[in-house]
Amino acid sequence: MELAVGSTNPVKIDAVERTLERYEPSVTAVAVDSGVSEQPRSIEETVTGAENRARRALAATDADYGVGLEGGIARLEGTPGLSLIMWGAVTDGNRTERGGGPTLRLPDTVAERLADGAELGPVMDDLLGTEGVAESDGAAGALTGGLTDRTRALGEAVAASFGPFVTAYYDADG
Ligand SMILES: O=P(O)(O)OP(=O)(O)OP(=O)(O)OC[C@H]1O[C@@H](n2cnc3c(O)ncnc32)[C@H](O)[C@@H]1O
Ligand SMILES: [Mg+2]
Repeated sequence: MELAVGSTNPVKIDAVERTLERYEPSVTAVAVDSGVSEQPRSIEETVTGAENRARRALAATDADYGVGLEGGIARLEGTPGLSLIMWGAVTDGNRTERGGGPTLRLPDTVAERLADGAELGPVMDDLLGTEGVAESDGAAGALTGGLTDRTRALGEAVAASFGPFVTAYYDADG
Protein backbone atom coordinates (compact mmCIF):
# COMPACT_ATOMS: atom_id res chain seq x y z
CA MET A 1 0.00 0.00 0.00
CA GLU A 2 1.43 3.38 -1.02
CA LEU A 3 0.80 6.27 1.34
CA ALA A 4 1.69 9.94 1.21
CA VAL A 5 1.86 11.61 4.61
CA GLY A 6 1.52 15.39 4.77
CA SER A 7 4.39 16.07 7.17
CA THR A 8 8.09 15.46 7.58
CA ASN A 9 7.82 15.03 11.36
CA PRO A 10 9.28 11.54 12.01
CA VAL A 11 6.69 10.73 14.70
CA LYS A 12 3.88 11.19 12.19
CA ILE A 13 5.64 8.98 9.63
CA ASP A 14 6.28 6.32 12.29
CA ALA A 15 2.67 6.48 13.47
CA VAL A 16 1.45 5.68 9.95
CA GLU A 17 4.03 2.97 9.29
CA ARG A 18 3.45 1.18 12.58
CA THR A 19 -0.34 1.38 12.60
CA LEU A 20 -0.69 0.13 9.03
CA GLU A 21 2.09 -2.44 9.28
CA ARG A 22 -0.13 -5.32 8.11
CA TYR A 23 -0.68 -3.56 4.78
CA GLU A 24 3.07 -3.37 4.13
CA PRO A 25 3.02 0.39 3.77
CA SER A 26 5.41 2.31 1.58
CA VAL A 27 5.33 5.83 3.02
CA THR A 28 6.41 9.07 1.36
CA ALA A 29 6.77 12.12 3.61
CA VAL A 30 5.54 15.25 1.85
CA ALA A 31 6.16 18.75 3.21
CA VAL A 32 2.81 20.48 2.76
CA ASP A 33 1.19 23.58 4.17
CA SER A 34 -1.56 22.61 6.62
CA GLY A 35 -3.54 25.68 5.55
CA VAL A 36 -4.33 26.45 9.21
CA SER A 37 -2.34 28.13 11.95
CA GLU A 38 0.82 26.51 13.38
CA GLN A 39 -1.20 25.88 16.53
CA PRO A 40 -4.81 25.05 15.70
CA ARG A 41 -7.14 26.20 18.47
CA SER A 42 -10.41 24.35 17.88
CA ILE A 43 -11.61 20.92 16.78
CA GLU A 44 -12.71 22.40 13.48
CA GLU A 45 -9.34 24.01 12.75
CA THR A 46 -7.49 20.83 13.75
CA VAL A 47 -9.65 18.63 11.50
CA THR A 48 -9.27 21.08 8.62
CA GLY A 49 -5.48 20.97 9.02
CA ALA A 50 -5.53 17.16 8.89
CA GLU A 51 -7.77 17.19 5.78
CA ASN A 52 -5.59 19.72 3.98
CA ARG A 53 -2.44 17.74 4.75
CA ALA A 54 -4.03 14.50 3.48
CA ARG A 55 -5.33 16.02 0.24
CA ARG A 56 -2.17 17.99 -0.51
CA ALA A 57 0.10 15.02 0.18
CA LEU A 58 -1.93 12.80 -2.15
CA ALA A 59 -1.98 15.50 -4.85
CA ALA A 60 1.82 15.69 -4.76
CA THR A 61 2.31 11.94 -5.33
CA ASP A 62 0.68 8.97 -7.03
CA ALA A 63 0.12 7.15 -3.74
CA ASP A 64 -3.05 5.15 -3.00
CA TYR A 65 -3.91 7.27 0.02
CA GLY A 66 -3.03 10.65 1.47
CA VAL A 67 -2.79 10.85 5.25
CA GLY A 68 -2.86 14.01 7.36
CA LEU A 69 -2.27 14.31 11.10
CA GLU A 70 -2.76 17.50 13.06
CA GLY A 71 -2.33 18.40 16.71
CA GLY A 72 -4.53 21.05 18.26
CA ILE A 73 -5.78 22.53 21.50
CA ALA A 74 -9.40 23.11 22.40
CA ARG A 75 -11.79 23.77 25.27
CA LEU A 76 -14.19 20.84 25.16
CA GLU A 77 -17.74 20.98 26.39
CA GLY A 78 -18.13 18.79 29.44
CA THR A 79 -14.46 18.74 30.44
CA PRO A 80 -12.49 21.31 32.45
CA GLY A 81 -9.43 23.15 31.24
CA LEU A 82 -7.66 23.18 27.91
CA SER A 83 -7.17 19.90 26.08
CA LEU A 84 -4.57 18.60 23.65
CA ILE A 85 -6.39 16.91 20.79
CA MET A 86 -5.16 15.17 17.66
CA TRP A 87 -7.00 14.35 14.49
CA GLY A 88 -6.25 12.32 11.40
CA ALA A 89 -7.66 12.41 7.89
CA VAL A 90 -7.29 9.91 5.08
CA THR A 91 -8.26 10.41 1.45
CA ASP A 92 -8.17 8.19 -1.62
CA GLY A 93 -8.86 11.16 -3.88
CA ASN A 94 -12.65 10.64 -3.89
CA ARG A 95 -13.60 10.21 -0.31
CA THR A 96 -12.08 11.70 2.84
CA GLU A 97 -12.50 10.16 6.28
CA ARG A 98 -11.54 11.58 9.68
CA GLY A 99 -10.81 10.11 13.07
CA GLY A 100 -9.52 11.34 16.39
CA GLY A 101 -6.71 10.29 18.69
CA PRO A 102 -6.67 10.61 22.46
CA THR A 103 -7.48 13.77 24.39
CA LEU A 104 -5.28 14.94 27.27
CA ARG A 105 -5.93 17.79 29.67
CA LEU A 106 -3.02 20.20 29.65
CA PRO A 107 -1.60 21.49 32.95
CA ASP A 108 -2.98 24.97 33.75
CA THR A 109 0.54 26.47 33.57
CA VAL A 110 0.86 25.21 30.00
CA ALA A 111 -2.66 26.35 29.13
CA GLU A 112 -1.87 29.88 30.37
CA ARG A 113 1.12 30.16 28.05
CA LEU A 114 -0.88 28.86 25.12
CA ALA A 115 -3.55 31.48 25.87
CA ASP A 116 -0.81 34.11 25.42
CA GLY A 117 -0.30 32.84 21.86
CA ALA A 118 2.53 30.31 22.29
CA GLU A 119 2.75 26.98 20.42
CA LEU A 120 2.54 23.76 22.41
CA GLY A 121 5.79 22.20 21.15
CA PRO A 122 8.08 24.98 22.45
CA VAL A 123 6.07 25.35 25.69
CA MET A 124 6.46 21.62 26.38
CA ASP A 125 10.20 21.85 25.63
CA ASP A 126 10.50 24.70 28.16
CA LEU A 127 8.60 22.74 30.78
CA LEU A 128 10.58 19.54 30.27
CA GLY A 129 13.99 21.04 29.50
CA THR A 130 14.01 19.20 26.17
CA GLU A 131 14.51 20.16 22.54
CA GLY A 132 12.05 18.97 19.94
CA VAL A 133 9.89 16.80 22.21
CA ALA A 134 7.15 17.11 19.57
CA GLU A 135 9.37 14.98 17.35
CA SER A 136 9.85 12.24 19.94
CA ASP A 137 7.68 11.24 22.91
CA GLY A 138 5.62 14.40 22.72
CA ALA A 139 3.28 15.90 25.26
CA ALA A 140 1.33 12.63 25.21
CA GLY A 141 4.41 10.82 26.54
CA ALA A 142 5.40 13.42 29.11
CA LEU A 143 1.91 14.03 30.48
CA THR A 144 1.22 10.32 31.00
CA GLY A 145 4.58 9.45 32.51
CA GLY A 146 5.29 7.33 29.47
CA LEU A 147 2.06 5.31 29.55
CA THR A 148 1.73 6.32 25.91
CA ASP A 149 3.75 8.48 23.53
CA ARG A 150 3.07 10.74 20.57
CA THR A 151 3.65 7.98 17.99
CA ARG A 152 1.10 5.67 19.59
CA ALA A 153 -1.35 8.49 20.24
CA LEU A 154 -1.22 9.63 16.61
CA GLY A 155 -1.43 5.98 15.56
CA GLU A 156 -4.90 5.79 17.09
CA ALA A 157 -6.00 8.71 14.92
CA VAL A 158 -4.54 6.92 11.89
CA ALA A 159 -6.49 3.74 12.75
CA ALA A 160 -9.73 5.63 13.34
CA SER A 161 -9.53 7.57 10.09
CA PHE A 162 -8.44 4.52 8.07
CA GLY A 163 -11.21 2.24 9.32
CA PRO A 164 -13.85 3.22 6.72
CA PHE A 165 -11.44 2.28 3.90
CA VAL A 166 -10.65 -1.20 5.20
CA THR A 167 -14.02 -2.46 6.46
CA ALA A 168 -17.35 -2.92 4.69
CA TYR A 169 -19.45 -1.35 7.46
CA TYR A 170 -19.43 2.12 5.93
CA ASP A 171 -20.19 1.04 2.36
CA ALA A 172 -23.86 2.05 2.51
CA ASP A 173 -23.07 5.57 3.77
CA GLY A 174 -24.08 8.48 1.56
O1 LIG B 1 5.91 19.27 11.12
P1 LIG B 1 4.49 19.15 11.53
O2 LIG B 1 3.77 18.07 10.80
O3 LIG B 1 3.75 20.44 11.49
O4 LIG B 1 4.53 18.63 13.05
P2 LIG B 1 4.18 19.36 14.42
O5 LIG B 1 4.95 18.67 15.51
O6 LIG B 1 4.33 20.84 14.30
O7 LIG B 1 2.68 18.95 14.66
P3 LIG B 1 1.33 19.76 14.43
O8 LIG B 1 1.58 20.91 13.52
O9 LIG B 1 0.29 18.76 14.05
O10 LIG B 1 0.98 20.25 15.89
C1 LIG B 1 0.59 21.58 16.16
C2 LIG B 1 1.33 22.11 17.34
O11 LIG B 1 1.08 21.33 18.48
C3 LIG B 1 2.30 20.82 18.99
N1 LIG B 1 2.04 19.47 19.46
C4 LIG B 1 1.05 18.65 19.08
N2 LIG B 1 1.12 17.49 19.70
C5 LIG B 1 2.18 17.57 20.50
C6 LIG B 1 2.80 16.71 21.41
O12 LIG B 1 2.34 15.49 21.65
N3 LIG B 1 3.88 17.15 22.06
C7 LIG B 1 4.38 18.38 21.85
N4 LIG B 1 3.85 19.25 21.01
C8 LIG B 1 2.77 18.84 20.35
C9 LIG B 1 3.27 20.87 17.84
O13 LIG B 1 4.61 20.92 18.24
C10 LIG B 1 2.85 22.14 17.17
O14 LIG B 1 3.35 23.25 17.92
MG1 LIG C 1 3.30 22.01 12.83
